[in-house]
Amino acid sequence: MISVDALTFGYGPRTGPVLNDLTCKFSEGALTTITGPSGGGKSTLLYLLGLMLTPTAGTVVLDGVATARLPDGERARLRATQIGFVFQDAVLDPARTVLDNVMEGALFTGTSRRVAERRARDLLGALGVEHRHDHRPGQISGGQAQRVALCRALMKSPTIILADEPSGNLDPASADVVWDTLRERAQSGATVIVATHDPLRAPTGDARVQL
Ligand SMILES: Nc1ncnc2c1ncn2[C@@H]1O[C@H](COP(=O)(O)OP(=O)(O)OP(=O)(O)O)[C@@H](O)[C@H]1O
Repeated sequence: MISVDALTFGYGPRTGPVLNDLTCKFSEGALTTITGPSGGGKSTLLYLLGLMLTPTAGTVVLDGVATARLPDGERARLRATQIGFVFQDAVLDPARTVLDNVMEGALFTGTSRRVAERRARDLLGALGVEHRHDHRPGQISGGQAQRVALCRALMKSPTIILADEPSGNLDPASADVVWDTLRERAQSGATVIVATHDPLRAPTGDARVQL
């Protein structure tokens, strides 16, 4: 469970707060969408939930732990072990192949190459991009890069999945695969939070936070 209590955040003194006194909850085993206008703070809220930003006021509470006062090292540990983040523009390492991009985190934390590669190929296959495994990010489409970024985030079986417009560049069939994958993770117990503009995706009975 993640809860947000009286959360306020601004990027600096010259601009007003992007989020102002926001209180909401994100349940385990559920997919919650964050909707709202462009510039309304959806990505900013995901960065706060992902412990990449610190609130100006209020708190993000992860499983009962108020995160703002945790030491940086502990916040980094939580990010590395529990949180899978899918950025809006994928953010893949341009020098590495698709397969290496997906495997990198697992290798870094000591998983054997054989195990990491099998898992990465399974994920790439499930998301329909396995045939691009030996290409560099510059050689694949934006929609393929989004799916590779989702595979990378899912490699560590995170308990919290934060996805920023994960189907923004995708055709309807590929978007369905991405949303089905995220829903399956929620059904398996993860806390899945997705920022989306897509009105067809948001009102499906999922929990929803409207900014
Ligand atoms: N690094 C930054 N420095 C200053 N202002 C920023 C920064 N990042 C975002 N903003 C501003 O914060 C506000 C919220 O941006 P954010 O990206 O969170 O909105 P969003 O709802 O995700 O938008 P979109 O739907 O267009 O992706 C916007 O006004 C944006 O210009």
